[in-house]
Amino acid sequence: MDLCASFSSISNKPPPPLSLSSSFSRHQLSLHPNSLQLLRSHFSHRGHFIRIPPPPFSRQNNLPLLHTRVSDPTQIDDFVLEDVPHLTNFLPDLPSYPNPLQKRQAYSIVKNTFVNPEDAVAQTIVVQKDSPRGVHFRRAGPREKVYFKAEEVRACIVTCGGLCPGINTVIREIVCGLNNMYGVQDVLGIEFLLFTMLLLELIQEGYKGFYSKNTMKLTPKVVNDIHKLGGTFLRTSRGGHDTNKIVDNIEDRGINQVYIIGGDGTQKGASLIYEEVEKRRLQVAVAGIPKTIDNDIAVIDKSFGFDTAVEEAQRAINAAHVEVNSVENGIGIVKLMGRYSGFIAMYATLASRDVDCCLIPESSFYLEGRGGLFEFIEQRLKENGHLVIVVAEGAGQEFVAAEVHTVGEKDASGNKLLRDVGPWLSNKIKDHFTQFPKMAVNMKYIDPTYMIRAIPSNASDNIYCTLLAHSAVHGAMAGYSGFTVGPVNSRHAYLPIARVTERPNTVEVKGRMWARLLESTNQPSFVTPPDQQRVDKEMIKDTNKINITST
Ligand SMILES: Nc1ncnc2c1ncn2[C@@H]1O[C@H](COP(=O)(O)OP(=O)(O)O)[C@@H](O)[C@H]1O
Ligand SMILES: O=P(O)(O)OC[C@H]1O[C@](O)(COP(=O)(O)O)[C@@H](O)[C@@H]1O
Ligand SMILES: [Mg+2]
Repeated sequence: MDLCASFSSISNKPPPPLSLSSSFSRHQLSLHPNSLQLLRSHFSHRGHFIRIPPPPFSRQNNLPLLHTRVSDPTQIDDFVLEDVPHLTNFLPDLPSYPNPLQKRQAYSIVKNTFVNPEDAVAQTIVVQKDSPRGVHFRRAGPREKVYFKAEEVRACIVTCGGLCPGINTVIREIVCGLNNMYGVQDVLGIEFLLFTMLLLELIQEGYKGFYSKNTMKLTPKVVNDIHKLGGTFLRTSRGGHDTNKIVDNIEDRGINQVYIIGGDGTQKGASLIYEEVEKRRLQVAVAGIPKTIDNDIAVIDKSFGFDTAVEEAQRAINAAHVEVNSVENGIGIVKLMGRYSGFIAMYATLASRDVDCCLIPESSFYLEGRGGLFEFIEQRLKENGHLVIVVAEGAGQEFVAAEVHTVGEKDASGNKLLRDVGPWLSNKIKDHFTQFPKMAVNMKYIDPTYMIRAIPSNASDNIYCTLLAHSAVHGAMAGYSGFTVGPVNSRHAYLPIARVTERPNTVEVKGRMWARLLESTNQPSFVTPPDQQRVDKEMIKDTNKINITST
């Protein structure tokens, strides 16, 4: 029985709201003893799952509904399901229908066509015998009941933020997934139905596209080949999010499923759209598909396009290595994307084995003095005659900012604009080694960042994008809304949007992966000795006066 359906099966309605003098933390459910008593008497005869009906999605903290499981009705144990909202939370009389998927020939051979509604995905899978069961998320996948009739669906897809390999695959698979799994079975019928009943509208250019009159019909035929292309077929933009205007537009156009592909900023916007949809009590499923090349989205295993980016970064690193290996005292610098998270740089370095030093935003470094970068470069040149440095775009920003006099510039979405660390670092190294005539260096600087971002996704990302898109489609058809999708410990789940936006995913510099990298490059740890710290601060003060020009 579904966690939510466990109530509807008894009363055909969601349970009446309970007034609880309880306080919720996100991971733990702590209840006032009176409330606990009330809960027990209210639910103990209704099965194993307890659904606490607080405001469905608290406005202050955007926290999801909490469910907890009682193994013994007199004791609430520590199983916590951080659930996503369902349209019946605010539209209790919404009719449901049998999922048409079970009639699909392809799925008829599947042992379990539908996800067991009690399936939950554990966030923590490494546990000890007595450790708490912890936080879980609702498993993604098709449900027995859907809350939309195919002929009543009007879906739209929007892509926002920076590019990333695989966006087109997600678009394609939303269109084809909706169509193939929940739409029509006959090819001609599919075209007929698409134009007359199942309307898939395209909103152009990010959130701003909602305000334009331009829409494009998307059919499986139209999107058939787009996964072979980089970029986004729908175009994208930053800035311009106006929740009320967007929801007005959703209403005006009769859209009832909104698929939003984008990064942390986009998902925050999606959460606001869902809140407004709920306030207006609209039957609109809002589904987020997390996108970012930086892999900086929390909770999910990794973001789509990341694998492709790491693979493509190898080509740049390889080129740098070939170049510097062919000259005397060759120094190759490869800049990779990663605004606040150095995942691409870290994984590309680990995969390549040609990299001597990797610099990321999460781990500060310094140039001069004992244990500094210059000393390391000198050593490696003496040992090997060349070296390759990978630098993530967000690394060393404190130094570049101190020298390049631009204040607090932001992009249209409010993201801080970074200073270009690549040319800055190249110049610094070149300048330093001019002091050693016997060590004239041969600098090769490669910036493949936008080239990497613009390529189509590789095979594994293509499959991953397909699963994300299908999860989103199943979730929306099943009546979930205000959710985002993604794999947690390899199992796809529906995640409360706030969970993926509350903090970025960053490289754990005290973690084993970074230790592996340090071991493989044998680069300095940049743990600054106290006397050196003083020198560094003075250096920054001095370099404030220097005007750096980029190569
Ligand atoms: N806090 C926010 N609330 C609402 N909308 C936001 C927020 N942050 C960003 N957005 C919107 O999301 C879109 C994409 O955001 P951006 O930060 O550029 O990219 P990404 O989603 O890839 O992080 C933009 O249209 C922007 O206006
Ligand atoms: O395309 P722009 O505006 O130059 O943005 C570049 C930024 O976009 C990214 O590629 C991805 O950022 P988002 O995930 O926020 O879209 C960053 O790595 C980079 O700093
Ligand atoms: Mg972002």
